[in-house]
Amino acid sequence: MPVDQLLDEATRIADALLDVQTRVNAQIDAALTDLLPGVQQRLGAAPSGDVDVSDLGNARITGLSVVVTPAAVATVVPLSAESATTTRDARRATTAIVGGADDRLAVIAGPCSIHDPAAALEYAAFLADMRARHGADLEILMRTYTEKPRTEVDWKGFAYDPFLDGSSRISVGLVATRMLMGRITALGVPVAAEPLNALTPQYVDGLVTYNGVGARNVTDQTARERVSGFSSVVGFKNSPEGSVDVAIQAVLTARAPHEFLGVDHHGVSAQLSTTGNDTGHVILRGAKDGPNYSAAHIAATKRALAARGLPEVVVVDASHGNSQKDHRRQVDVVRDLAGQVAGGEQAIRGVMIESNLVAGRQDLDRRHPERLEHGKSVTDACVDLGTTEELLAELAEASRARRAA
Ligand SMILES: O=C[C@H](O)[C@H](O)COP(=O)(O)O
Ligand SMILES: C=C(OP(=O)(O)O)C(=O)O
Repeated sequence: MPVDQLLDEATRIADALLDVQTRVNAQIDAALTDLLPGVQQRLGAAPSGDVDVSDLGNARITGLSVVVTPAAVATVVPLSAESATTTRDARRATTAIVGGADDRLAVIAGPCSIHDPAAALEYAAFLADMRARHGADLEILMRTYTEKPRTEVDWKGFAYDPFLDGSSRISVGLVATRMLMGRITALGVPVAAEPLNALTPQYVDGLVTYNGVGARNVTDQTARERVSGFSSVVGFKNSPEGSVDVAIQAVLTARAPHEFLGVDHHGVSAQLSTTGNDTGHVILRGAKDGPNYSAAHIAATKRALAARGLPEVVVVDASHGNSQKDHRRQVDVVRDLAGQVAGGEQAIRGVMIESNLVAGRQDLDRRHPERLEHGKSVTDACVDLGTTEELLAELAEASRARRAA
């Protein structure tokens, strides 16, 4: 596989920024070496270095290397006017859909994971057409997931291992992710992502319209705190075991303001203070033991939300537990949801579909990433473009029917 042009450019940018950051870090070290002994003396603290503690720290760390900072990446890969307009408009529209002021349906469609920028851009061009066709009824966003939460040890996504070969050039992955999201939004297609790591969201500032906190992270206090300050719309999946309660608890937690520890855009430790995010809602993704998209499940979720004083709003993921990871079953799920929407169900505000250029999935052999089939998922199986086109048409029709009713 020839190295993708975008990855080539991302590598050049990352290398140049790493050089700058190495020099900045040396200056910080020098300043601290200069200033701290005086402080130590004033405070009467024992001089460091007297006791050998080298065996007590970093016992299992085999590498600690500099990475590019969000501020540096944003300077070299700035947001274009087109991208800013796409994100601004789509955040406004998706917020209005979740809040009930816009009667269209949000659809978050796209690959389970991004692994090939060229294929991702091909997919984005398809969605740009679909947005033009269905704009009156649907607000379509592209799943641009570059971080993957894994059940066990596996490839963790494009942001962490962009060359798919275990070289794990995280700085390149972060730059490439920002460049890719920039190109997708420049086509007029808004981006949806999963904010898996505490630091990654800052690298894509201004580019993400919708963040879905995944099933494996929904109980994580630090994830809930972070999204309480996100500028994007945020959803929380039910747990892999099927608990919707933990997603409701996450919505309540993220709606509140928080004080917590994070980093600023230079990567320096900072205390963050947030307003709380009132776009928070539950995403029903089914469970290992079965789906939770039926009318009965939606009704139960509405009751549970109302009992906690929350608006009756859900997004439904047609994949994962709801399809039992069989991509063909996404068709049945979407058809059922379209029926519920057409029948007047107001709580369903969005649908998530895992879709790619080619149907199904393939295993990634990191010794031979060049053997991958173009446009086919390397994580969960996806439906293809033709099926996606049909499903979007059915959802658009359902959205029209609900409006007419
Ligand atoms: O969405 C993708 C997967 O379901 C999720 O990342 C878990 O993947 P795994 O069980 O294949 O590790
Ligand atoms: C990992 C995902 O889903 P879930 O958290 O529902 O397993 C996903 O949507 O990519």
